[in-house]
Amino acid sequence: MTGAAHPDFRALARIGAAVRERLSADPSVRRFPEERIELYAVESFLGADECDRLIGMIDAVACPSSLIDDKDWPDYRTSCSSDIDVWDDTVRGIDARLAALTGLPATSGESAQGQRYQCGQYFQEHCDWFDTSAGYWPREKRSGGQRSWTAMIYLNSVDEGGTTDFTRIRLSVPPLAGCLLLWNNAQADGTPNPWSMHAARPVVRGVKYVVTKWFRARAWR
Ligand SMILES: O=C(O)CCC(=O)C(=O)O
Ligand SMILES: [Fe+2]
Repeated sequence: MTGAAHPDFRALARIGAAVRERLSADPSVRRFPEERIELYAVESFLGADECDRLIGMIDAVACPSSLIDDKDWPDYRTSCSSDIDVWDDTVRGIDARLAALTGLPATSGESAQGQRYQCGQYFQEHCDWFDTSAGYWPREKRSGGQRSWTAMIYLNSVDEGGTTDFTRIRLSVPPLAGCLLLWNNAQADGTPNPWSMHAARPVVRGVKYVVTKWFRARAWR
């Protein structure tokens, strides 16, 4: 294995080990019983007031989601998304709590992104790590490199549909208000984890709101 094939793999292996150790010592964190991906949940990570506030912020700024490569995939992600105000007190509080929970430096986190899925909206199967052979990679390489962990918080519970499905391991997670999902996009050796493939299934009844934050191997800028 070479660094050229898997940029940032040494850093990602180191980050993975540090976060794993920290999460395994934290009684508020539950690991899903699955060897192929490190996937964790923290219930009640956000309180109802914080969720309501974030939902209001997303409604105020939501616009159709962009994909990094959206020209070729017009129907890949039909939700509405937005970078939410990074200076907002609630958002800063979440950033600080995520850093304290995971030990990941706040500087490695991309700006939190809010997403709203209305009835019928979805995000098809994908992995959050970057394809380092894609045209966008040189830009992402400069701006913090490969993604390490994903933190995603459900802001509401959905009447029907809207599950986050890890398709290759056949694990389906229903939205639960205030619950944080955390997963490592890399394997223990720091290479991308193909088992991290996931999709947001269509909302059947209700509306779904989430906040997602992706962390990088290096400082994000
Ligand atoms: O909304 C979800 O359940 C998944 C969202 C997601 O995969 C992403 O934003 O990368
Ligand atoms: Fe994703």
